[in-house]
Amino acid sequence: MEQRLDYYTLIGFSPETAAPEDLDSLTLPAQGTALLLDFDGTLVDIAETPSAIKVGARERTLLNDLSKRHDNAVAIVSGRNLHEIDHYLSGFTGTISGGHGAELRHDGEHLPGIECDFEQLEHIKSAVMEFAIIDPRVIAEDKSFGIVLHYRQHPEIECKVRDFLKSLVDDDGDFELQAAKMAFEIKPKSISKAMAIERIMTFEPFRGRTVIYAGDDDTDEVAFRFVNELGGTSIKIGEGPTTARYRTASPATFKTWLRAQSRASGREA
Ligand SMILES: O=P(O)(O)OC[C@H]1O[C@H](O[C@H]2O[C@H](CO)[C@@H](O)[C@H](O)[C@H]2O)[C@H](O)[C@@H](O)[C@@H]1O
Repeated sequence: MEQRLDYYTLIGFSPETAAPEDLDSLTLPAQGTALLLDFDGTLVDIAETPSAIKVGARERTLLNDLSKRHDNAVAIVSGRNLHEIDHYLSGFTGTISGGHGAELRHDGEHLPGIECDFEQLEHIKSAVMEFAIIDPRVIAEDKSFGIVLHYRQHPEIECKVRDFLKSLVDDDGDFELQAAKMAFEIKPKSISKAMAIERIMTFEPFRGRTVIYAGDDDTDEVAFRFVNELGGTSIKIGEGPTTARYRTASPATFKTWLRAQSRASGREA
């Protein structure tokens, strides 16, 4: 029991948090709302490797239709590099935050990335790349503002990967360890998806709207808490403890719900 509470505390879940309601009970108004969406595990299914995801024309069409429905107040908030999201969602011209808030494209313009200790980051990256050569059971993902080790193919090495990455960051430095789905990442402490949302919501046409945020991972919990505090709507995709107010089973059920909202309002998505 104590171990469960420790885990919940770690991801920011409090036992007093109400269980999320079924997403099908929620109606999404187009007027006055901004739709901010995570990518992996929310818009697309989780795949065996980062590059094995399937993104089709249907996802791109859905996003463009949603943008029309919400008067362009639609954004992607991803842990991936911005240029990757841009590649997978080519044709989507809306706002994209990449690298957990480190990068931002808005109104067709790439805004300057965050400041961090790039020298230290390069040291960390070299050590991580060396680890991935010595132990090829992991997949290293080099990011503009961090680095990930994926262990999906070998779950048995989770502790080894975590302990190694943990040894590269310290309490006083600029970087920290973040757990994701079958992966650990080193990222700047100064960024989070909550920060990304806060920044996006200062821009037109997002400003003044009620934020709706959907995500699937522990890295989205900080965003759910922030959105809840703002009085917005948080949606968890998939299983697991969460502070989100609503839940749906999978990216497929989430996209079905999004399309149904558009049909109900007469604006197809
Ligand atoms: O914030 P997101 O858009 O959800 O991105 C989170 C991470 O997604 C990717 O990793 C995850 O998805 C992979 C493909 O489905 C999967 O193989 C991996 O196990 C997951 O952790 C991406 O590679 C990361 O950079 C993102 O931070």
